[in-house]
Amino acid sequence: MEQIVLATGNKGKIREFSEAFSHLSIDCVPVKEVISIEEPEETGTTFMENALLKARYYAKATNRPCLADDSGITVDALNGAPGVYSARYAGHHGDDQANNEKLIRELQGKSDRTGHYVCALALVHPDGREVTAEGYCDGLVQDEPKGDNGFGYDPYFYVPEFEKTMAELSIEEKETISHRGRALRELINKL
Ligand SMILES: O=P(O)(O)OP(=O)(O)OP(=O)(O)OC[C@H]1O[C@@H](n2cnc3c(O)ncnc32)[C@H](O)[C@@H]1O
Ligand SMILES: [Mg+2]
Repeated sequence: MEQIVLATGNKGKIREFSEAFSHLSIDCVPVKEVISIEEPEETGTTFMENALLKARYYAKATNRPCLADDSGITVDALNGAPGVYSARYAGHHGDDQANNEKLIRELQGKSDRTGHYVCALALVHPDGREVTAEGYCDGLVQDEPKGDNGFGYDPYFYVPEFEKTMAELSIEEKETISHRGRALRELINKL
């Protein structure tokens, strides 16, 4: 396949996709290096709706195959929140620190810390072909942050399998078990 455009403005996602694609010898480029346009509004009510909406928007604008990722964390004790609102949970889009503070605040006094990372991927070609995949990763939301790797909710997301937070894992380790790594492997299998 020709080059894939990474239809995301999130630096953490770009890092992870670039790393994963480099091992697969697939050439990718962040959309901001291809075209300068406004980000689309994420009006979907599911991760997949938003992933498709972003990929279609950028595929139309660039006329190239675009891969979009809509992801977030759903927490059982919060009835699935923050869910599709993960990026703007505390009100201001992309403020990781405020989002994490709100999450910990909402979980105060709750014993069930089960959370799930979700990643919906949509690869949309300019001719209209669409390939989608989803991946999940289960963990526990802990009160104290640990680790400097990853991004977003990672310092608070404890992965029992590794007995570490997601932010304590290397980018390669994270890819083996993360929602994004799993979704990406499923997507590649479908190509
Ligand atoms: O829409 P794009 O441009 O891709 O970038 P975004 O940052 O707005 O991305 P989303 O709309 O998909 O929102 C994802 C939110 O979920 C969080 N998130 C997603 N994947 C994550 C991961 O692997 N580790 C930690 N947090 C993650 C992330 O920090 C955001 O707050
Ligand atoms: Mg977004």
